[in-house]
Amino acid sequence: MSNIADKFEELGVIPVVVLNDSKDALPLAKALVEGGLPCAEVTFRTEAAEESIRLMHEAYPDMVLAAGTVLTTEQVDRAVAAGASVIVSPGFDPEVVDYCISKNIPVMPGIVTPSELAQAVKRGLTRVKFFPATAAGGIKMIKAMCAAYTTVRIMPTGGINTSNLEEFLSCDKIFCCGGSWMVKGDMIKAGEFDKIQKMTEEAVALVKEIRSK
Ligand SMILES: O=C[C@H](O)COP(=O)(O)O
Ligand SMILES: CC(=O)C(=O)O
Repeated sequence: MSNIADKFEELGVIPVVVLNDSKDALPLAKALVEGGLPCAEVTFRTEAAEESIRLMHEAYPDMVLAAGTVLTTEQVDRAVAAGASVIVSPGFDPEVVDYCISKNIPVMPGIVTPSELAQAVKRGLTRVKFFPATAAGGIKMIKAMCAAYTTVRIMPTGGINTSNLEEFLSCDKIFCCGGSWMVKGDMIKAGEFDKIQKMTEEAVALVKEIRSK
């Protein structure tokens, strides 16, 4: 897990993707890799997720691929077989988390309350997602919760974009942020992969600027 968490921290931003058609997987991966973010959270919100992860992993084996919106243990198995190296979920499902732990599969479950965070800490997890980040209290909530749970670091996701990235990334409790602003569905649908690459480059530059302060 620490390799993946370190890589996510180095990159700062993890694009959260919904792919409706696996034909978009390779142009998307190319745009992300060439834009400077060799990573993605491909959400199991669509049937295309598994095949998309497989195609991306085969073409770009160094890309760090998370499977997102993983809601069942069966999806865990499919995601890992396709090439995902970490399992992410919007909420804390003990069955999915315990399954991943029992199989030594890195997992970053979503939490939003101290009670859920306590469940993660009890299982020895040191990295969790905070979702939906801005709707659930944003940076104030993260700081307040992490004051009590000092062993975990957070990947906020939901409502993050270029206008509020700095307030999240400036907090040392946060190791990276998830966001979809550079991989929006309308751009993917329109085949605007140049635009995606440009927005990815801008995200990378913004992370660098924030971290240089
Ligand atoms: O459900 C949404 C994804 O987790 C990412 O959130 P976002 O579109 O607000 O960046
Ligand atoms: C939002 C999120 O974390 C997920 O769908 O996995």
